[in-house]
Amino acid sequence: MLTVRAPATSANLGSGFDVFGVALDRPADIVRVEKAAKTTIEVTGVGSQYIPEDPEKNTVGAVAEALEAPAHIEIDKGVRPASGLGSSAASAAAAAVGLNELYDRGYSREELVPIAAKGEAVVSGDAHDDNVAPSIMGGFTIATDEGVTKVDADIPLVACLPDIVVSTRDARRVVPETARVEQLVETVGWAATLTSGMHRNDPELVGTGMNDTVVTPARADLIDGYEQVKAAAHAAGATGVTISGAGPTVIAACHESDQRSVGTAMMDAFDEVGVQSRVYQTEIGDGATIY
Ligand SMILES: Nc1ncnc2c1ncn2[C@@H]1O[C@H](COP(=O)(O)OP(=O)(O)O)[C@@H](O)[C@H]1O
Ligand SMILES: N[C@@H](CCOP(=O)(O)O)C(=O)O
Repeated sequence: MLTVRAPATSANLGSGFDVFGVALDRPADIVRVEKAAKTTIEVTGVGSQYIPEDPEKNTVGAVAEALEAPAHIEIDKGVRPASGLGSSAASAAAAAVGLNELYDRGYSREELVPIAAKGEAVVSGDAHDDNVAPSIMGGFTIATDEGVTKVDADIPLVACLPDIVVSTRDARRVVPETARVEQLVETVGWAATLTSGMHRNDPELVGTGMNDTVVTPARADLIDGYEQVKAAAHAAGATGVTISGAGPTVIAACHESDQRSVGTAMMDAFDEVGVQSRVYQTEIGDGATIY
């Protein structure tokens, strides 16, 4: 039996819809894999009652099939499903890394990204790579059809997870089909600023780049209190605030000295609109680790 820890991730970061992602230092899924004649799945941990154990419906089942690596797979969920923290991706990433090792398939971490993304297609309808890439490779990742570019960045982050469920599949339905050319121009500017900030470990530049006028405004209505939480985080010192992945988690970048006050402000703002939440004071972390 082999054990893998794969971290939660925050995708998009505003300007990088379906492209940017970061591995978070915490929370994480722990996945154990053991060779078997056919794939079976057992799920425990946070939100496990909402996660199917049928290999056709669980992200790890699609990964086992793609790697032709049948196994008994035990998933201990640390990342709540439908959180915007790459919950389905964390399990898929762990399974891809674990089964590749168990069956000695010889794929590189980068080659495992599209394989793990097959799991994402099962739950959200699209094989988007932006969560599985950082969960497998760590750091800040830029995932495109040409492959994955990784930057080992060090930026303090605060992720505030409200007690609301937003499924990625539903949140993808509200994404506008078109954007104006001015929006394209501003998005390129913000994405370039954010990438530059990651290279320089600069929370101000990263925060400035966490901006978007296309996808995020269309999704904000799915999160009660989003605008209030964003304003409160900025007032407490956040350098940038946006929806994490498809939501409902709201993610903020900040200086380390402001992490605690930003977290408290976000939780209080959710509380004021009657929504309970929890805060992860975290940072950009490593990718999946085999024990
Ligand atoms: N291994 C898994 N871990 C988490 N969710 C899973 C898994 N396999 C299937 N799912 C399903 O995926 C959905 C959650 O995925 P998604 O909406 O993308 O949330 P998140 O934003 O947290 O990744 C739920 O319907 C859940 O039942
Ligand atoms: N780019 C995707 C990311 C979904 O992330 P998740 O953590 O909510 O699964 C999207 O925005 O739809």
